[in-house]
Amino acid sequence: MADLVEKSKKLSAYAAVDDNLLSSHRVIGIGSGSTVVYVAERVGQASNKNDLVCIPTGFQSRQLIIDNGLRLGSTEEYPEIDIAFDGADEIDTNLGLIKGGGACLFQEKLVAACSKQLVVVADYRKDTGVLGKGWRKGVPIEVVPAAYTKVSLDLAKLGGNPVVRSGLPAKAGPVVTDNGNFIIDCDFGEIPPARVAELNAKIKALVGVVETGLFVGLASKAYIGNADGTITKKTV
Ligand SMILES: O=C[C@H](O)[C@H](O)[C@H](O)COP(=O)(O)O
Repeated sequence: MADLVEKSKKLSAYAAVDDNLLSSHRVIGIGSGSTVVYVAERVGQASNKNDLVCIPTGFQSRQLIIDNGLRLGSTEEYPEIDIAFDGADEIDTNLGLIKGGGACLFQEKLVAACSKQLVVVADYRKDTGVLGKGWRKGVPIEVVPAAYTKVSLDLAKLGGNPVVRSGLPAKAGPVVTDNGNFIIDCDFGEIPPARVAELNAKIKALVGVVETGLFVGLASKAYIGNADGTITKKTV
């Protein structure tokens, strides 16, 4: 099972890069997570790798770029990105996403918002069609530390079940993001694809919320690696 999942991650990542990385591209967003490891590996094998500048979505992503011999850039220097590749925790029928399982959602959304296109890479477990169906840990929400109690109360009023993400066993106390903030995982049950934008807007409007792990209208394509070795390609 673990081997099948790993193979499908690599399959999706390699296919996404092979199909979408063009010789005209110069600025590439490299996302976070275990699937994107294979994206960075494949971009590092590209014949035009020395022409590329890669923009990371966090500390892990930055290391992937360096380890694969790619040139590192930032959104401050390159606010216009040709294409970004990133993973997802769950994907719905509109290519709405839950992201942030690894606490990297803010910089991921920043890079996605700077990019002309966002290509999602994922194994078959993520493609459930409805957010909150397979990913039962809740929607990751990055909050300013001083506001976590207030935002938790607000989220409960919105019908969610908020839990501040613990750093245990590696760290006593909450997880601290690459931006020095906390993560609240908030379970809203299944979120119908047509309701994702509305819920995202309500969470985003709460004072103390930096960003949500609901990605709406950002992904243009998804590459799903299947257990049988095939790839499902989705577009909106
Ligand atoms: O914060 C983490 C990111 O949103 C990841 O892209 C997401 O959790 C998917 O990661 P993986 O490819 O390891 O399932």
